[in-house]
Amino acid sequence: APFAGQRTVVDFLEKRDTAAQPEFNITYSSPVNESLPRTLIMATGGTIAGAAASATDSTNYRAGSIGVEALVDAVPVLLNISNIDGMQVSNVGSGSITDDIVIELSKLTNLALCSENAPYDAVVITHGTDTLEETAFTIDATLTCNKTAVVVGAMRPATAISADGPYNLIEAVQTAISPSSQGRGVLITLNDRICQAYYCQKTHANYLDTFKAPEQGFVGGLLSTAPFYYYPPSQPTFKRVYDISAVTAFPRVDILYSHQEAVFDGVNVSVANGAKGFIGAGTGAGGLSPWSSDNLGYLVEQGIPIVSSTKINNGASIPGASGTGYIRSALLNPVKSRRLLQILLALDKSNDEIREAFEEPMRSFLY
Ligand SMILES: NC(=O)C[C@H](N)C(=O)O
Repeated sequence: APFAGQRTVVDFLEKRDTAAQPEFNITYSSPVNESLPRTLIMATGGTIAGAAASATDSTNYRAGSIGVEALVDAVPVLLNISNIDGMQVSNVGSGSITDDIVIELSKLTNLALCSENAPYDAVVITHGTDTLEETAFTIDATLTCNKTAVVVGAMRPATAISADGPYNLIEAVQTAISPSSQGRGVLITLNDRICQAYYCQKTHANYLDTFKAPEQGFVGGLLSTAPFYYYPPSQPTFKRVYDISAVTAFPRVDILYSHQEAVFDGVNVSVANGAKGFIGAGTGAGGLSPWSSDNLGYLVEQGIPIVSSTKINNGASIPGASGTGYIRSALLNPVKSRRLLQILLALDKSNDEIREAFEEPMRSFLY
């Protein structure tokens, strides 16, 4: 039964045979307990692995200071609920997460969960919160089976009084291994709430209750670390899944933040430096300023896809509403639109296919 006593740190030293899984660079392995599920924790850094000089400091700290072993060591009770393998994929603040890291996380998650003889039942990724929704969205859009990956972070560094990381980590593992989580896509758990990666976003720069899907809501919650769901499993209506197992890099896509008199002549530098598409963080329902059309119109004519989303981060840039040639993002906010456009470009989709991928799921409801 969960929490029926804790193993000691000495147990941690008894390593599992990981030679059978060369793709996974496991640096931490709990003793094998055949009766428990197998969870792979991939640590990338962030505040959950952050350290400050003082126990009350939650603003001035170094993200990505402690390793995956220390993260698990902080919650030895984890070993009562799952076998745990730990892998350090990176140890950085999430503003420094690269396309390469995200692609690696997607591939490893698929290998861990969806391959033949998949070695794991569940995946948990620890991540800085600032760009967590970008990584979670990308894995959600590329995970090819129904098993569960959870992305988790923290708002207080590991050194803080009432650090939220250890509790968030138990809740993430509990959520990832729960059969009731399957078939819901990639999940984000923080602060006792469960949210689907497709809709979930960071909504506050500082406070603990930051991850929300303000319009679509939470799909579940956690009580005493046990996950429960409000509804049976379902997937976001507009979500599609892409196989990126053959993709080795994402093309550059930049985001343009619109406002009064926004001109965007910097796009020329972006294109010269290799940008293959743009996302508009538009005003309201996806509007890009009229002053922008000189600079963006000719890019559209050259076949460079421009997807208009909304800087409001909620609501739709509505398919079919545009006479400008811009593709509409439907419900995807700018950073998620950026990841989807990168995936589609990496898969060599045509502009018609890109428009269809963004617009058609919602258009089919509207017209
Ligand atoms: N709460 C956090 O994790 C914020 C941190 N700056 C990061 O994203 O890495």
